[in-house]
Amino acid sequence: MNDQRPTRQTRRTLAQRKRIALIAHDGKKDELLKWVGRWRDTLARHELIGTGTTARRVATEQGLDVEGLMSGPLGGDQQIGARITEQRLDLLVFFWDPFAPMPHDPDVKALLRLAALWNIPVACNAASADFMISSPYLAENYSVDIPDAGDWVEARAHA
Ligand SMILES: O=C(CO)COP(=O)(O)O
Repeated sequence: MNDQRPTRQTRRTLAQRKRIALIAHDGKKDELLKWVGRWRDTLARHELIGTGTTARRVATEQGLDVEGLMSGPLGGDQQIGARITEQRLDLLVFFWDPFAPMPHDPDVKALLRLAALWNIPVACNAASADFMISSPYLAENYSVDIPDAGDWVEARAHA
């Protein structure tokens, strides 16, 4: 097993206005829409993005501004993952469906891996999303530890 992992951490700050991704699989979309409806006013104070279909439904059914990326099965999960890697995303609300295997399961797994790696708060269901969105940290600057990418490359370049 390759046990190589980042040895040095650095910090980044999640600003007061958070960039929040909203994603739901088809079997969980109604649940997410209901959750968004309950937190509509709070969510409106932040920057929202989502995978194509989810973003469209949140925008039309809840009247919120949401940047829509590609639909999940067409690469949207990977786009969200790229935002995380580029430190352009702060929170992930992803109601993935525990009952439905997806053709793009590898993309889903990749997205969750990057969220874990880059220390992004993730909510996978309504209860965890309630806790996350009602946290006092939501409206504050909040610092997180992240891997030191410069150190990682430096160490590997000289290995
Ligand atoms: O498949 C998804 C996440 O894996 C979500 O994609 P849509 O929002 O386009 O349905």
